Amino acid sequence: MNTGVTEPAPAKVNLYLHVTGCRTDGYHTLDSLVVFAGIGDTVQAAPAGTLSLAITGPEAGSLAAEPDNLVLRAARGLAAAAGREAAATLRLTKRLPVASGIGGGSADAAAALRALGALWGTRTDDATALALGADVPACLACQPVRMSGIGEVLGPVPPIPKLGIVLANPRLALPTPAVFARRSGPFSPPAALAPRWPDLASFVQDLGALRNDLEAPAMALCPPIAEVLSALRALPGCLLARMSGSGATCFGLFATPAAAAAAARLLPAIWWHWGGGVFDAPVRAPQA
Ligand SMILES: C[C@@](CO)(OP(=O)(O)O)[C@H](O)COP(=O)(O)OP(=O)(O)OC[C@H]1O[C@@H](n2ccc(N)nc2=O)[C@H](O)[C@@H]1O
Ligand SMILES: Nc1ncnc2c1ncn2[C@@H]1O[C@H](COP(=O)(O)OP(=O)(O)O)[C@@H](O)[C@H]1O
Repeated sequence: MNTGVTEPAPAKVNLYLHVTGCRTDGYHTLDSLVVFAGIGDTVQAAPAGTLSLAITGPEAGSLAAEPDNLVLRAARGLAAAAGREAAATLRLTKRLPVASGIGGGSADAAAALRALGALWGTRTDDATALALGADVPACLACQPVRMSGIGEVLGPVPPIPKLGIVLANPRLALPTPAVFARRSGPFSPPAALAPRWPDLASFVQDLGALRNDLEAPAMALCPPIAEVLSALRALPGCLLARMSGSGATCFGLFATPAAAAAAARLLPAIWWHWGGGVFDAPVRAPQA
């Protein structure tokens, strides 16, 4: 019996995010260093005669298995590109808060593309991935990347020193379009990154000179982000704290995954939070 294919959908973290311009279609060009955390959703795909989606997990209540769920959109997009029927039983285990700047929906879509690619023997082309969201190409790669364009240009990054990450969200959903719409002022140049980081201190120093250009507009829409950042900065061993993506999730960097896990336990229980290491498990190639 074919029990299907399971793929991880780890949280995306934008360690810095510069908004470098705006295209005529309203999409913004970005420069961002993206890594993935050791926490995420899971997508499972099994053979079936029709397309269906069931959602479970601690954050399942924030999402309905509606036709516009990114997992179903990914299945339909991949099937259309391959000229085949979109038929599979999909299961999504939702652990990441929805609309929170850590790309949960994009990671789910990417995991569905990888899982269904393996199940159906089809290949995800770049246009199919990007049509699902600007973050989907990076989530499909699922490894540290430097993101530019609107998210579709992925470049290599030097090895990232071992570190720990804490993620914290005040449990307030923040829609990405509203944050971009609120942004104003001059655009930023792309970051000048070191060709390599000999240790975590030099990495953190480089990041410290950069920023997330969406932090101010996000904070204007969601003032508790300032509280989350202060709480992260006050945690023992926190080396740097910043917002990820369009928020409201913020991250703190720590010397080790164990230090991050211990620090996360000190955050208010009413916030969604997690501490650990970067995602380092293998994922399937998006090509079957
Ligand atoms: C900001 C980022 C940074 O990684 O992350 P999140 O906050 O979503 O996690 C991403 O660029 C988000 O990617 P994603 O969430 O896939 O965005 P999309 O669905 O394609 O776009 C949602 C809306 O955000 C705005 N948008 C998005 C991406 C981009 N490069 N420029 C934009 O202006 C547009 O208004 C667009 O209509
Ligand atoms: N599987 C999914 N997981 C999360 N959000 C989804 C999913 N499918 C559709 N969405 C919708 O996509 C939007 C963005 O969600 P998400 O990717 O979690 O945001 P962000 O990229 O800011 O973390 C939300 O409004 C949500 O309703």
